Amino acid sequence: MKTVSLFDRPVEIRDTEAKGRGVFALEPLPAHTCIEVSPVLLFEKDQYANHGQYTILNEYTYVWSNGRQGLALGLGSMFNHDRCPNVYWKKDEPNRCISYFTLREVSPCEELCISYGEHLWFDDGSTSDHNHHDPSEEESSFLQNLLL
Ligand SMILES: C[S@@+](CC[C@H](N)C(=O)[O-])C[C@H]1O[C@@H](n2cnc3c(N)ncnc32)[C@H](O)[C@@H]1O
Repeated sequence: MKTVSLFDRPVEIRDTEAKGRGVFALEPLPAHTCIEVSPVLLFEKDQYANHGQYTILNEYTYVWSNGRQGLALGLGSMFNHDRCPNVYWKKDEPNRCISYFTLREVSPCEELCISYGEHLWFDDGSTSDHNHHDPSEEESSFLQNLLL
């Protein structure tokens, strides 16, 4: 009988030089491929304010509703930041999960990165990466529609 690993997917986690671990493509991924659906562990507002924010969790959590913070389990916490991301994410609050999709076609060995936004708490080590590019018109309009 064939067994299918939970991690049997076209990406893997690798160490990087400047950013710790990251997620890398193992094969070409077309635009808008769903790479991951991460279940989210929620921290209540007070719990996070009193404890979580003073721990390593503060480098990993996503803002959730009602002042809560969510930790993406699985691959979701392994995506590094890039100012020109090739991955976008969508929260599904009712189902307590976050889905991650490629923004454009991704080549094998390319690192899969999301954007953490403007306010970074680390020196951005992504500037020398090869996957920097200006977003195409298609990517820009796709992102624009997501934000509407
Ligand atoms: C959500 S974690 C990403 C996974 C992390 N690299 C690991 O090994 O656990 C966020 C942390 O990764 C590192 N990181 C992410 N993007 C980076 C970047 N562009 N430059 C440098 N460090 C980065 C920072 O230490 C940040 O606090």
